[in-house]
Amino acid sequence: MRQIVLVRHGQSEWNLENRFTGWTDVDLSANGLVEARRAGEILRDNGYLFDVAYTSVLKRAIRTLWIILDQMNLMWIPVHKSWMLNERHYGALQGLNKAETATKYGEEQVHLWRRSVDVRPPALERSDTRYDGLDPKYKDIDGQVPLTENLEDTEQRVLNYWHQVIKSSVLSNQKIIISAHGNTIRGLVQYLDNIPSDGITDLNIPTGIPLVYELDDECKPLRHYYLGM
Ligand SMILES: O=C(O)[C@@H](CO)OP(=O)(O)O
Repeated sequence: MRQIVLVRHGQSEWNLENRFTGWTDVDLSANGLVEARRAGEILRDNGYLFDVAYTSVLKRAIRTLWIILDQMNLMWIPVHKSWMLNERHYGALQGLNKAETATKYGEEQVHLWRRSVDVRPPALERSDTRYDGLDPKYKDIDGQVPLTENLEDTEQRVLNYWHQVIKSSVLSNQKIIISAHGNTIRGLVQYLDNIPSDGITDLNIPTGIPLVYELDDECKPLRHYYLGM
């Protein structure tokens, strides 16, 4: 049986402040640090081991992974970081408070921006100080730095990374942990579980709780469960 563990990063400073985050590189909150440590302890105490780790280039996911691997005494394993596992890009909403945005534009519009599959938030201008194109993290993907994304866009790049990189590790029987983000994990879960678009709207991934997928020889899920929920 093949197995992968998905973890959404621990609570971030902007989760705590209820702000649209996307590609903004905020760190974990004090509570997020505790959540990450607890995730590592649960994995360690349940006898999990990993051969390789995958994460985004955003520090909330990277730090969560570091803390988990530290708890498990696995800091030595290879860690691959890719922008393709970054959170969904929230365009011009990044940095805004979610409740204030709902007061301004209405609950329904904000729900569409947050949870619909195909609606993109207003795009960032390239001249905006929040534009990521000049960040050295993204120097190799110049033309692909998004200005906004819907869930489908996010899912597309996550699945490209899954098919190009992660799947071959799964098929070679490596034990894998992926430390990522709410919407990238939603996209991967939608694909793995073959969930229709209208079924993904209400799926929320909790912070810092390991989600285990057991897969068959074709990487189709046999079952999944949270650890320590
Ligand atoms: O702000 C974000 O980047 C994400 C995750 O925190 O929020 P949401 O749950 O609204 O997609």
